[in-house]
Amino acid sequence: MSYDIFCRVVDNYGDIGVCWRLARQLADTPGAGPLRLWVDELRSFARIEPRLDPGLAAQSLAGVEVRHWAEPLPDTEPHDVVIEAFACDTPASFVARMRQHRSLWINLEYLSAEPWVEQCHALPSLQANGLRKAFFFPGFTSRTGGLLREPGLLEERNRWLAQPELRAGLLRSLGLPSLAVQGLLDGWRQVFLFCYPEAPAEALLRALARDPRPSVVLVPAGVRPGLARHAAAHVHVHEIPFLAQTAFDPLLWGSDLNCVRGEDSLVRAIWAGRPLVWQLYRQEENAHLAKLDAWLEHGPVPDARRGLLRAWNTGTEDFEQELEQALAPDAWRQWQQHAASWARGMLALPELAGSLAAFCVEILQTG
Ligand SMILES: Cc1cn([C@H]2C[C@H](O)[C@@H](COP(=O)(O)OP(=O)(O)O[C@H]3O[C@@H](C)[C@H](O)[C@@H](O)[C@H]3O)O2)c(=O)[nH]c1=O
Repeated sequence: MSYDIFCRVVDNYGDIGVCWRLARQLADTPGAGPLRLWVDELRSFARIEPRLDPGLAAQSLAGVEVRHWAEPLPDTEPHDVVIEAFACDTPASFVARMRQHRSLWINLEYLSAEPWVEQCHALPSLQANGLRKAFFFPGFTSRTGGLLREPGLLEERNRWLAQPELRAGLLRSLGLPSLAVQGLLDGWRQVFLFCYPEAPAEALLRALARDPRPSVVLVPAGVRPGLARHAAAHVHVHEIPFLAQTAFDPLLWGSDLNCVRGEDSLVRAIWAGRPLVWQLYRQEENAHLAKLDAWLEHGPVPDARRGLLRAWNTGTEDFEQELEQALAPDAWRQWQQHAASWARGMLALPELAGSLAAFCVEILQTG
């Protein structure tokens, strides 16, 4: 089964982040044929994939043919399955050719924990032009498409965690001063901070400053410029380089607290199995807060930490007090255990790339 994936970079790195991860994984699926990924903006893509040359119209990487999506598209024969990520509007000329090829058209949606997702997942979307089209939803229950997870990911994480020299090497490669590296290896708290500008990050630093355990906050370049000015005696803030997506996971595996955002970094933080604070992409009429509540219903954090997650997403100063309570030794241990066991539970979900491939095979075989 061969694939085309269309990805429009709307904002940030999540659209291409999800598509690039999915593309690599589908290309690795047993029985997969050629896979072509069309992306309209290659510069953001190059930020998470430094091997990519943003000046090229076509290139091959990790078993994927990457094409710059610039219209008009060259006359190209569509593949068996055409995945339109996040309703990005497949070009009309390509859709016309899909009819000749009888391609299956998949609308891959954003990740949400809201209950309606189960009802809409895998529904056909009737097309006047006769093409077969269906919705495919990632999600947090077995009646959705599940979450992306590479084969052997958790084993790889555990092997990495069992070799502290790998963590030391990573920390040094991020340009941290040796004092901070040594402190972290000796048990200081490592906090990864990947958030939107509205997050109450200064409140996070104030809460950390009141905790007796020193901490190091790692902030990817460009995410929170100037935050280091708010560092305190035993709260160190370091801007770190933006890493390749393929090198991103160990940053989360080695952190005690992962503050993540959007879609793809959330899923990576889930597989890290550590306490995580999720900031959702802001939507009109606070729709993102309803999404947060729906996610909290799945129990990713202890009940006592729900207020902390809400405060992070509403940008309120309550976050400081919420985090201070969470860092108290018993509460912290409880959160750590909860995070690890919730992540283990998530392993029972469908793996998104595999479930998508199986779904397509089923439709194509039944004609
Ligand atoms: C910090 C960092 C991130 N990344 C990757 C991980 C992810 O694939 C990607 C970040 O994507 P996200 O975590 O989803 O967060 P984001 O905020 O960048 O993307 C968002 O974009 C909006 C348009 C969507 O509506 C949101 O749902 C969300 O996807 O960047 C690296 O590869 N290296 C890094 O150093």
